[in-house]
Amino acid sequence: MIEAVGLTKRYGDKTAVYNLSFQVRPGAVTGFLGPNGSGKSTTMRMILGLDNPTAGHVTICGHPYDKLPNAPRQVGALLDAKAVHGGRSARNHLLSLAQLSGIPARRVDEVLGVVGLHEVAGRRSKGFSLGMGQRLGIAAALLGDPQVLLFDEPVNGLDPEGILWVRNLMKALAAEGRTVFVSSHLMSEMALTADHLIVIGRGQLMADMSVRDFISHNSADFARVRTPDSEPQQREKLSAAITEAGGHVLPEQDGALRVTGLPLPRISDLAHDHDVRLWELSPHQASLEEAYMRMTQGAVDYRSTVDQKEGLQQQLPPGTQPPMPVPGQGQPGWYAPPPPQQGGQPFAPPQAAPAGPYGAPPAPAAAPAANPYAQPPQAPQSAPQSAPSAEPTKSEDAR
Ligand SMILES: Nc1ncnc2c1ncn2[C@@H]1O[C@H](COP(=O)(O)OP(=O)(O)OP(=O)(O)O)[C@@H](O)[C@H]1O
Repeated sequence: MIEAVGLTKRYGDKTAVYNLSFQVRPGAVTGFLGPNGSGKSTTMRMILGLDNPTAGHVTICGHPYDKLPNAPRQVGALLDAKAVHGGRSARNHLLSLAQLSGIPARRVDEVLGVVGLHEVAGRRSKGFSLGMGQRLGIAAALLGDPQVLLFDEPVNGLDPEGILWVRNLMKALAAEGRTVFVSSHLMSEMALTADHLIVIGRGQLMADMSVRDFISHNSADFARVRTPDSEPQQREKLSAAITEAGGHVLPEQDGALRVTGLPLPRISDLAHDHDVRLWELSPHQASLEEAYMRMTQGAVDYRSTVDQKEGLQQQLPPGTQPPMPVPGQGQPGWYAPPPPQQGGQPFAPPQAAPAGPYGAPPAPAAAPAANPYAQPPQAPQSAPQSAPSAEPTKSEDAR
């Protein structure tokens, strides 16, 4: 188990991590998420004793890393795959790590086989591709057969086979009762790999909960409704009826409608009352990506904008229409619908940068509700408005 208590790290006047407390438990894959620059790598470095906290502390199995007996056999980590001596072969790199940690040399060939590098084990690592370097870093993490593993962006540069392999590796390590802590920006991958999430923004804890709870706390369930493709007037008629009945409608890329605010039977009844045939009516949960975007929108330091291509706009060919806007695509500021209990507009624009101890101006002391890092309640949610369905609600990541 990894335990951080009040962990804080300042670099000069820059606070990279602030008052972070969490536990990473064995037997599960814990995803570590946060926008660029939010402090994930800094936290991992403090866990591994590579950086000293300015305040607070972090332990692995009850000890700070530098007091951990036989640390390289208990903890394996991939932090920066490029941090290898490029002139050494992959095998020699791993052999030198093994010798330093009292690990038998035969283990080197084992891990080279596990990561699929046995055929290039004699090649200098400076000639390795990004993905080969990642595989070598994962081999180094596995070398001591450790109970605690940390991976910072392990799938960076891996091909699809490699991504699938890492996913299954993480799950298998956790299933063996190990502690697996993995940072990633790939939400679809995290949704498939992680059981639990720790989310930080500007160095502070934003969420510490299961993936399922994270999605339901940060987005509303919705219905996908599809009318016959060849009869757009049916789609329009149903959209109007749903809106009039208090639902919210957004078009999806494939022509379906995404509806929030009305239970499925009500949508079905509306379609029947308005003589609209349905090709699909299915319950859905927002994707982890959508829920994550909603939660972290106020904690993003580096935000992309639409390329205006000033003076470079190409004329569309005659008769061509610009593409129809689609929820979440090419629309900065679009986020998943909020969970029902939060009320308000279903598609709120991004908030201003949150007030806090650094970055934006401090929040007034008497306004605790303004704390953007307040953790959502851990208690189970009340049932969403959508009616129970024979099929369990599907996450968009699973589609
Ligand atoms: N050695 C350092 N000196 C000064 N500032 C640093 C140092 N290391 C990190 N920082 C700053 O601390 C903040 C957190 O950086 P960190 O690398 O931990 O973020 P991250 O969440 O891992 O980001 P990313 O997702 O982009 O990898 C950033 O503002 C970064 O510039």
